[in-house]
Amino acid sequence: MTNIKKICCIGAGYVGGPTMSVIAKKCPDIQVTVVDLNEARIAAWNDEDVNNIPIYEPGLSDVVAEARGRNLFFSTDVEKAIDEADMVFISVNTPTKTYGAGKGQAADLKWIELCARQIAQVAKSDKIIVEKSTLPVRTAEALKDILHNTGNGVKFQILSNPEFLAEGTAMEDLDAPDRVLIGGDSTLEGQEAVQALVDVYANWVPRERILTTNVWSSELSKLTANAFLAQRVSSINSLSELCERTEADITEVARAIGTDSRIGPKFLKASVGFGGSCFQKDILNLVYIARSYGLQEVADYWEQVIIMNDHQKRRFANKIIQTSYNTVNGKKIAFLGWAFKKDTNDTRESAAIYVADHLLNEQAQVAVYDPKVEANQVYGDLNYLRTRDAEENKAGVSVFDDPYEACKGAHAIAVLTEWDEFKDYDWQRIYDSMLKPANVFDGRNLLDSKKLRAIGFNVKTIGSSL
Ligand SMILES: NC(=O)c1ccc[n+]([C@@H]2O[C@H](COP(=O)([O-])OP(=O)(O)OC[C@H]3O[C@@H](n4cnc5c(N)ncnc54)[C@H](O)[C@@H]3O)[C@@H](O)[C@H]2O)c1
Ligand SMILES: O=c1ccn([C@@H]2O[C@H](COP(=O)(O)OP(=O)(O)O[C@H]3O[C@H](CO)[C@@H](O)[C@H](O)[C@H]3O)[C@@H](O)[C@H]2O)c(=O)[nH]1
Repeated sequence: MTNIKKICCIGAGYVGGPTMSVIAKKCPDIQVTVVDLNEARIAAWNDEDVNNIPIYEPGLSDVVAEARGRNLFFSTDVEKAIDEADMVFISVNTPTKTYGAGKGQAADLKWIELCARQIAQVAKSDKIIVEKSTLPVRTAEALKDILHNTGNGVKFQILSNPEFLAEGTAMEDLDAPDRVLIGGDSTLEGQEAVQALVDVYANWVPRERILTTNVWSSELSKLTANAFLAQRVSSINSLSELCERTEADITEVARAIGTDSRIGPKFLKASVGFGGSCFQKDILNLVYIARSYGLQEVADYWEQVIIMNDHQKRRFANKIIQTSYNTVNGKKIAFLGWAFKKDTNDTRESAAIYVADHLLNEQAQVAVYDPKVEANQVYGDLNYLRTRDAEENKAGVSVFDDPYEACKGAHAIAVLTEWDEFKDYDWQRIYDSMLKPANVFDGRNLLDSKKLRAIGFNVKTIGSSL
């Protein structure tokens, strides 16, 4: 049986960094090296001041402080780490393709393939390769093809071990996962590899929570889990629009249906729309895979989750415009929040980006405050859309490090992220500093709207006609 002594993880991002930190913490006998091509990112992981690590995630810096230099290392020397490891996790990005066949839907696997080729080139001893990145079903077949054709006699076993952590709660999720999923081949060697990875997790995860399947089920379960979760958000958001027309209240409806044990209370929070690097990308990928097998109805079914989410973001922006007497031209609209959810500095696919883009098309002046997102990230996100040039984005958007300054002189405030601190602001002070009527568009149903209305605000929430 393989006893894992050294792990290498390729990709020091939102998944590689936290997952490997937790493995290092829980398995002090295993040496874990996280490698990345991005020198700045590795330098930040190695920063003496642990508060400067590149990812904000509650609890992460403590774990890094404990394990770094002991059995957790961050490096740009990819080849050395691969060469020395018994087990190599691939945790690189798999974004939606922006070119060629499958553009806008399929996952771009070029970084995965590069990893496989590099491993094939460097490895001198047998290794277990673990797919940690989210991948289309049957990707392991391509990896096998590359790895098994080196002709140098080195043997590889490929496992699928998708990650289910959610940002903002990554450390809790890793510490006590609902389940760990490991897919491997049914051959003897395949099952030995599965057991080796089970043994790593068994250092802290109860055995009954470690599920083993074949590789394809494991790969597809990851896309399926995200599709189901995102579908719940789109389902509740679709009904939020109906609530706004019928005097039903989406929070009450969610509570009423969530008490049915078959439905359950989680993931029923109506919002300005889901964001994050995973949901949209993974559903588009599922849609693409279904279409590539000729399963039109299956593809159309899941595509609707994305269509509804796009609608929800646009609808929120349109509500701001309509309430502002149908024009936001030259008006200051303050954004509280830019991250795609609270407790993370990640802004990928954040609803805020799309709402801002829509308002900028109407020539609004957008003023952004987010406790964890820097100005260059905000501009970078907007520039990436290529709706207008960087100069125009700069002219239309200002980024503040004080929320009261962001709101001063604004016609309206839009809450885009559910940061807890927004609830505790001095809302009377904000009201006094704004133009009247002072509108608040709460895209997260976060604030105490009764209190705000008593101050004099005009408050619009998601899924209520008030
Ligand atoms: N972000 C999440 O919450 C989350 C959760 C579960 C699964 N996933 C999946 O995990 C994967 C990684 O996501 P992420 O959010 O960590 O991405 P990320 O972009 O934050 O990190 C990926 C890192 O891989 C590095 N990289 C790319 N190619 C490389 C190569 N050939 N050699 C060395 N380094 C290389 C990049 O420089 C980058 O730093 C994706 O497939 C994603 O779908 C993400
Ligand atoms: O009731 C809800 C729940 C979530 N959201 C939004 O949905 C998005 C995604 O939230 P969440 O799923 O909590 O964060 P992610 O980090 O994107 O995590 C998802 O995507 C990861 C990457 O694949 C998976 O590992 C996780 O299991 C899966 O929850 C965010 O914009 C949330 O604000 C809502 O609007 N309403």
